[in-house]
Amino acid sequence: MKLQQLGYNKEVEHHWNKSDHEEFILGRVLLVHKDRYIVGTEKGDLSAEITGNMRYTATSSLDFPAVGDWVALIAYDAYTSIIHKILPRHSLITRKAAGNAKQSQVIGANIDYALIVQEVGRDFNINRIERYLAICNTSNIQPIVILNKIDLIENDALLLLIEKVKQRLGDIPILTISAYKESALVELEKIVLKGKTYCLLGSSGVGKSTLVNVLAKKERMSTKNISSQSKRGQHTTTHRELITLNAGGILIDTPGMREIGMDSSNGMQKTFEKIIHYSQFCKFNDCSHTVELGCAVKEAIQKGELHIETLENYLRLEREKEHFEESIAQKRKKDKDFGKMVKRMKNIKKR
Ligand SMILES: Nc1nc2c(ncn2[C@@H]2O[C@H](COP(=O)(O)OP(=O)(O)OP(=O)(O)O)[C@@H](O)[C@H]2O)c(=O)[nH]1
Ligand SMILES: [Zn+2]
Repeated sequence: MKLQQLGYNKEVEHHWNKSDHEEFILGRVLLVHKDRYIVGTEKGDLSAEITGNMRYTATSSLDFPAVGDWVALIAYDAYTSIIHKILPRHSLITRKAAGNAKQSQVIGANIDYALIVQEVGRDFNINRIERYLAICNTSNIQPIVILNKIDLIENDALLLLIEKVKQRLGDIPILTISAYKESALVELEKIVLKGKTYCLLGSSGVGKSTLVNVLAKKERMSTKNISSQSKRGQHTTTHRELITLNAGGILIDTPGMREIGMDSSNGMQKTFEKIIHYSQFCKFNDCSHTVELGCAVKEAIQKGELHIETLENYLRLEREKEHFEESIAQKRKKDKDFGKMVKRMKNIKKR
């Protein structure tokens, strides 16, 4: 396989040339399975592990390779390769590990575009799109909204929905589609650029798997089962989580991607920048924009400069964040494992 098919580009080339790589070869992580990595290289797909040094110096999950990472490795044979280095990432999508606010779980690396999938049927929900936009903003990923299942509604109703999305979220690219229609692949391929890496975000049932199958056609089924050939004699069926598409793009589809939610506040700031802007002019510094007098945010809503739904969604996400942080605090209290605690504190200090 040519590295270009895996998304090799000028930026990766730059990082690669800068690194001292005499004995190494370059590859992209296709799948992570516990401490084994399947890495796509010009020599084919290799089963790899990381160096002991990498394992012992790691202070968080960010220090381990993730699906989509470019890595420098030494290939001894198809089943014995060692990853020595992770090349700098240009984007990273993470979520909080349950029960530990400081620990992030890496979901995917070097993703260019997120396809935010929503269905136009009963489950249509602009707040959710806004939430995924926040994730894109935090992660340095470009958003594209896909409104799926347009076979379920009339054209007039669809136009209305599109208008609503644009009013709320501004000028973001929107593709309307029905995964059931013959034309779905052609429509999707219009937004898939050669060499660019994509992921799908969206809640359960919006049609992500159906769209992946349309995009990947049979490719996904025909990937050979690498782990069954490995020396360890595993027979679990694995499939790649990084798939190359006929259209020339690359799709990252990991189970973790499907469980993603709110992660960080930076993304919220960009998405809700209007609210942040107006709140500077609130009478009280700690204004909650709900009941206070002299609230500039509420004024802006009255003047029609801000949507009430945006404020409601903002407040809801803030509450969720608070709740999340609270439950973490409770867990900490209960945490009697002193050793673990000390280690965690050390990790935090190092940053
Ligand atoms: N009417 C209609 N149904 C669709 C369309 N695309 C997908 N579906 C159906 O919607 C249901 C959910 O689709 P999935 O692809 O499993 O949804 P998903 O987002 O992958 O869901 P999770 O796997 O739970 O994350 C299935 O019954 C699909 O057949 C569409 O364009 N139109
Ligand atoms: Zn206010």
